[in-house]
Amino acid sequence: MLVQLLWVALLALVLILLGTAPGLRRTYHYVWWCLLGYPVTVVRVRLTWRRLTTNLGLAVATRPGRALLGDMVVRGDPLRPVPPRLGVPKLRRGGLDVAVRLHPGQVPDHFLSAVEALTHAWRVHTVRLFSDERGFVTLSALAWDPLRAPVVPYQLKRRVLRAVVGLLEDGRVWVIDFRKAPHWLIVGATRSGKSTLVAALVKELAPQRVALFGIDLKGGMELSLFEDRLSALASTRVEAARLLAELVAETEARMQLCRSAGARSIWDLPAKLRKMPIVVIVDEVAELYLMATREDKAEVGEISTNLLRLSQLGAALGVHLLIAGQRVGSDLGPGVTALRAQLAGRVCHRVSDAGTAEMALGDLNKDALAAAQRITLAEQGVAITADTDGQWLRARSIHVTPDQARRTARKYARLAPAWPGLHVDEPSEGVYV
Ligand SMILES: Nc1ncnc2c1ncn2[C@@H]1O[C@H](COP(=O)(O)OP(=O)(O)OP(=O)(O)O)[C@@H](O)[C@H]1O
Repeated sequence: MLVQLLWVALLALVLILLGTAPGLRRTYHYVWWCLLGYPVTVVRVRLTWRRLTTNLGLAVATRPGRALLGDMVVRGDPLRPVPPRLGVPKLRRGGLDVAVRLHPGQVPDHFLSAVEALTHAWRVHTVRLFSDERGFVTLSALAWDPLRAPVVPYQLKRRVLRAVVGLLEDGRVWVIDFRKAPHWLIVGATRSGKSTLVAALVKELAPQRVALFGIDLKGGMELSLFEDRLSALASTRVEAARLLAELVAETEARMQLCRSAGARSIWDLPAKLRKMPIVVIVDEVAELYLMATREDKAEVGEISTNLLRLSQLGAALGVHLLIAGQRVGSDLGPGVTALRAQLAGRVCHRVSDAGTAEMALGDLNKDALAAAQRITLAEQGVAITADTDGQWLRARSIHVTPDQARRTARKYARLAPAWPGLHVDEPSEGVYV
């Protein structure tokens, strides 16, 4: 009787799951994946493995292709080739990872051409191949496109100057980490998603013990949203020139301090001398380089030199640049090209001119450049992100509305240090690690 009841309960559970599956999949896709998608895909992976690997030529015969029949040598294909050994598929956020042991003579490249077939057979969005251990490959499947509507998992551990701004196409979080790449270039045509990305970044940096500065020559229209959290906002070229000169002076003072304390960076300074990291956000950088009159030329020259100095000296001294623009071509002058070389982190949204994409990615990776040029009008917020180690990926920022950004900036306004004088005593609140 008890066994029958258990069977009925199990059947009811399965029916409920199947009944609610379409709704779950639409609204709570991570829950759907854990409860239904993952187990069903595991069964599919197991059931199709032998046939797939045989059809794709990845299963190999353990018996020789020749045998002796009486006094004759007979050649042929052995009947049951052995598929490469499949490990236990491990659940991951929105996908699964499974390790495969290679047969002797096989290399990861043999599996590369099979990835497309695996994607179809397992009915997943993508399958990627990694090989971290000799003799093994890992097949990593993603159930759906993580860039469709990025939801960033809750982060327990936060680090200063590190901002989770979206998701990467392989399902990992997209991090803009100024400690890893000290300066960033973000380009994109109008309505491509630049401001949304900057808003996502400021939302993450706002609770941290970081001084934020803004330079926005479009009358401060974009960055004034975060004005409560900014230590200073320059909205004209004269203000920008003054602010940059002051920041260069601050950087030089830090350099002096590090030298006298025998430290190689502000992070090596003793806590009582520690200086607060600075992030300078420049929106629409082309405006800084435009020249109409002779006087402009001197001002542009000074701005260009100071930006370059900050980019060259700032990394170890906790002064970081985030340069954003619609059009950032070499036609803006040699200062821009020299500055670009110092901006290790790159983000390229959809762009309307080839020169800007070339400026953002051309010197890093030609495939990344081609991928950026394929981003369509409908893919707002999608970008190619790359750094100088040549790695690049498609990514999409979290959709942070101007209102959300304004509210966050207001909430953490008390963390905006007065300028000048960014010395930090003991941090009392905010992330400062
Ligand atoms: N990550 C995203 N997810 C969903 N929608 C997005 C995303 N990023 C941007 N969008 C949409 O695209 C619109 C334009 O984005 P945004 O204002 O960031 O573009 P922009 O490149 O800064 O444009 P402009 O240079 O004209 O200011 C936003 O209003 C939003 O609706």
